Amino acid sequence: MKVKDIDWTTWIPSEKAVITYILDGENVLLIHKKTGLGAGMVNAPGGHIEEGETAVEAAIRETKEEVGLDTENLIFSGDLYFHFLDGLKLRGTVYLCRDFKGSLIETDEASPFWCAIKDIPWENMWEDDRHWLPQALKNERFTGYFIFDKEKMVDKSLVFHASN
Ligand SMILES: Nc1nc2c([nH]c(=O)n2[C@H]2C[C@H](O)[C@@H](COP(=O)(O)OP(=O)(O)OP(=O)(O)O)O2)c(=O)[nH]1
Repeated sequence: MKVKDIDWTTWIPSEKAVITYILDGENVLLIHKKTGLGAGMVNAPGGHIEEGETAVEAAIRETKEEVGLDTENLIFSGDLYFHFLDGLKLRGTVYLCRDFKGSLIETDEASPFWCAIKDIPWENMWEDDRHWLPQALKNERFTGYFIFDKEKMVDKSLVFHASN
């Protein structure tokens, strides 16, 4: 199956998630994810949007829960649409944040670490990330469509939008 085989105008996500990349100079906060989808991989703080919550509220809550930091002034970065062959339809909203307070903690869900942007461990991350995260970290906005077979990306389509 290819991205172009799906009518994305009528595609409705079965799950909605958020991911936040916290930036401090040339470093980005990543996590070793311990539980859930993508356990064992490197990602950024995030998780599901709960009933009655906005995406930004979910992003702030998940970052606090997973790594203990309080985030403010989240910047919308892009939308990710993941169609998994087993039936999962996941929409991810990506944020950047340069405004945070508090101390990093390790939790049951995540072990956080600061990573130089030039040293991001792509081989331990979701396969699509290398195709949009470098641009996202340079403030380019994007929309991405992906087909996944379990953890294997089988097709992708990405559009980058003019940044401000
Ligand atoms: N960077 C990146 N993140 C992804 C990809 N696919 C994918 O599900 N994610 C994110 C979205 C979510 O933040 C997280 C999956 O969330 P999850 O199902 O494990 O949920 P969770 O345990 O973190 O959160 P929750 O159930 O407590 O709400 O992984 C991907 O390809 N790239």
